[in-house]
Amino acid sequence: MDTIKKLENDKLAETIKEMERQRATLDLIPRYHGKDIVEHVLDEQRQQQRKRLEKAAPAPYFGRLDFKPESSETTASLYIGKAGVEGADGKDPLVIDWRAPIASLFYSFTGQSKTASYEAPEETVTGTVRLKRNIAIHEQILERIVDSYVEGDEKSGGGASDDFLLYRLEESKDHRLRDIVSTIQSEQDAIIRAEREKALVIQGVPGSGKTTVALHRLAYLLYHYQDRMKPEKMVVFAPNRMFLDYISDVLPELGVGDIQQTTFNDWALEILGTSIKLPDTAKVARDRFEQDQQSEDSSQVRYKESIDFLHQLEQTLDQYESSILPAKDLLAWEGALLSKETIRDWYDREYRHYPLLKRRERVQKRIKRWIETEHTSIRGIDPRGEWKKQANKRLQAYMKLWPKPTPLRLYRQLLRTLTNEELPRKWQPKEEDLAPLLLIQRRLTGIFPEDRFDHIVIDEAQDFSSFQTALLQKHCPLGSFTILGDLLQNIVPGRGITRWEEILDLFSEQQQGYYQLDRSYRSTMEIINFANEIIQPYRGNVKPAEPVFRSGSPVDVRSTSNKLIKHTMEALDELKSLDCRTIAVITRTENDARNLHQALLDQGKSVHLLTPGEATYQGGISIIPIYLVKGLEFDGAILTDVDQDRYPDDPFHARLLYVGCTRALHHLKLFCGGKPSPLLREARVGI
Ligand SMILES: Nc1ncnc2c1ncn2[C@@H]1O[C@H](COP(=O)(O)OP(=O)(O)OP(=O)(O)O)[C@@H](O)[C@H]1O
Repeated sequence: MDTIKKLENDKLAETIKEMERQRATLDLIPRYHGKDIVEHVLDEQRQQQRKRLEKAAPAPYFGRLDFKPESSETTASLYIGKAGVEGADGKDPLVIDWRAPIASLFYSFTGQSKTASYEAPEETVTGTVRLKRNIAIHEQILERIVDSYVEGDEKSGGGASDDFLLYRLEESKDHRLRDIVSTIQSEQDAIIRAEREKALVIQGVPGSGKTTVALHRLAYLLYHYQDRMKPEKMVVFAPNRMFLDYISDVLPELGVGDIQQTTFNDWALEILGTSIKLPDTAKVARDRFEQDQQSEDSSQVRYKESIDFLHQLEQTLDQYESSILPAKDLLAWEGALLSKETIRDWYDREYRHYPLLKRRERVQKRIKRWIETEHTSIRGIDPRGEWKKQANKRLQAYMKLWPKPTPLRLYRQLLRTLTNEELPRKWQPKEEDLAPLLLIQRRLTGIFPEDRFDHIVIDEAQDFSSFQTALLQKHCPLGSFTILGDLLQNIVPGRGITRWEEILDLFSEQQQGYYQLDRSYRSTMEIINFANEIIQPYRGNVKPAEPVFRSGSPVDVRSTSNKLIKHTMEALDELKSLDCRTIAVITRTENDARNLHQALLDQGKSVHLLTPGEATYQGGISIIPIYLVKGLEFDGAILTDVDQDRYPDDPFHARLLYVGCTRALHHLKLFCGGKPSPLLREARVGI
């Protein structure tokens, strides 16, 4: 091993030296501020190169793959890193970008067969892998070498790379999601490298890396289709702003900037403009997640979110569009009559492809032009243009019969036809109304180029409706999607989807790609097994999460009677002493979170309260209601009041508790104040 370490250290020193040389050469060239476009492009390329070198400097690569292609006699040692680094004077690259075709071998080769192949731009290259090595470098120091495959060594391969993965998973995390380029697993790699024309739907257990994989896929697509996809034309839809903050480091770490990251509501409201406001987020969350009786009429909401409603709305809009034209001739002056048939012909045929408001505008302009032309032949009789003025007034009167609708007004009108729903005068749209409103807006004004996307990621898609997805489809001409979620984590009562077919069926068969991720990388075996028990009766067709073989402390379930604060203080101290850097105290309601937060502050603890509408996640100790933790993770998690009345045995509460428990990476504690929740099944409750 010492010789290997020495060789790798030499290689690292050589790589760093060459990178520094390249950096110094670039630094000698001054920035270009002139007007020559070619010079500008070159200057920009040098800037990018500088950035890449700077980014790669602390850890230039993380893996090595020795590969002998069938067509060659020599074995190449390929070093794979987050960013590619060119070799000196046109020699082979020093470091290969993880997204390059050949680098796929590093992820897909598991040692189970002797040969391996990858898709080069023009052909499939087959060959033999001789070595696959993980190399951990920190601040230019080589920290660890793990060979996950050595040709001829019987013990290696077939999962040996787990050693390195475990080493990574055991680390305490800071408060942001990180990239996983050094340990992407083969099932994840297949998703990351899927063709761009596909609409991928990924059902994955908690902690299977769905969010992470989707972000890596964006980085891959941008690398692979550099000339055809632009970061500013890609978008990630996530459930809330706090979650967006939590994932906001991954793309910059992967060297990708400018990708839009938003929630569906924020995006829709921005397009719809200021006239539309949603009810207060915190109140909606409380009504939705904290009441035993749902205040919303969920069958009505379900209908509004369904693809049936979308089709009906489109049909009604078609009818509206064909009936809106005033059935009237326009008499400009005696002898100059524009028949309603001619106007309809313009409207129906010539301007058919325009959005409704544009169509209206075109028809109006066309009539105006007709008046002008007609007037040229009578200019002698009407030298002062009085008749023309009169005709234009008649045109104005005609246009008044053809009102310009707003999305809101039209929605109101259509709802009356479709659902017999008579909206009150001061009606405020709710979340489920946004997608229909946008659909109407789209019919009125069309989709502006800036609202079109090259690729769309929908995270936590189990909470998305098929209506929303179908609407987004219209914004993505290529149909390039990554849609990810977990049916068992649908915690919005009466909302979202229950089968992935609801989304998949929106796409053609060639477009559809369905993947399942069953391995959970986040939590220890103990935590995953515990969570699996909770959800067991309600799992339907979804497979149980398979933990990575990583054992930790047993899940600690205990009764706190009326000493919640004391127990929480003790647990926080214990978790701190176990090196937990991020800890969540997860309560059932917002009010519980507020009370506990205040009590802990009074005890001198430094804790953050996270409530609905919060836009940032700071790490440390967070006190948070359970319905906000989706997507997040913490080294240690404490769930309070896991009692019979707070978490009865029904699908909604089982999913809620399942989500809560699977947030913990290393340590999970559940506190029962009264009679333990039946969802805890056979778990032993300590005191
Ligand atoms: N291949 C991997 N190597 C190292 N860590 C990984 C890998 N895959 C996932 N992880 C880690 O597992 C954790 C969970 O990842 P992520 O949040 O993307 O999962 P998820 O499927 O979106 O989870 P959830 O459904 O619970 O939101 C993260 O800490 C991530 O870094």
